[in-house]
Amino acid sequence: MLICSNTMFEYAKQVMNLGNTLFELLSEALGLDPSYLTDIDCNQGQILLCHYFPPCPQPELAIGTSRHSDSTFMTILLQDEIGGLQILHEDRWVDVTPTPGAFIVNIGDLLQMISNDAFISVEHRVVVKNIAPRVSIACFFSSHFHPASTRMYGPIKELLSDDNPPLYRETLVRDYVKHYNSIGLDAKNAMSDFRL
Ligand SMILES: O=C(O)CCC(=O)C(=O)O
Ligand SMILES: [Fe+2]
Repeated sequence: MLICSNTMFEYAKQVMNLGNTLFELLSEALGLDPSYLTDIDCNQGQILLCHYFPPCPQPELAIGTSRHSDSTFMTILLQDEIGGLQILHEDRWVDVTPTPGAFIVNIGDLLQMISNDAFISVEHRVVVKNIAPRVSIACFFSSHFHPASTRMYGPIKELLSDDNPPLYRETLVRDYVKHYNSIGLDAKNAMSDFRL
């Protein structure tokens, strides 16, 4: 148990390092200072969620994780070789084929909102398999477990112009996540209720 928890802490640390680098690159991609997204605390919350999907004798009758986009700023996901993750692309479900040693990085809803749709939060789901159990580890970057976080998030002012007006109203992370959780997975997209 202790060995496992040490491994998890080390994993969390390494994924945080990777997340910080990605936030720098994403800031630059938006034309902002490299430290912009970490300066506004997009990395100030890390949740590791380990998923276990048992093999399913009738996969066509079940779903592993229903259709959703993540409520986070960003998610770094590690899936094993069994596969099952799919993303919605042009109204079709596309398999994300496992690549050994590779992470999957999802833009989350909060990053879509603050980037004013420059980045899009991908919808995804997990289908079950009958061959073997599947394990995945999701690392969510979101500060909703920081009850003291009073920062309001809305489209980044530096990105806005007459041609690019704000598409979302400002929100606290915890208010967005509360709304997201209240409507549940497989429902309409929670972001639409924050659109101006
Ligand atoms: O298990 C996976 O591959 C994805 C899980 C997921 O979408 C999530 O935890 O938000
Ligand atoms: Fe997800």
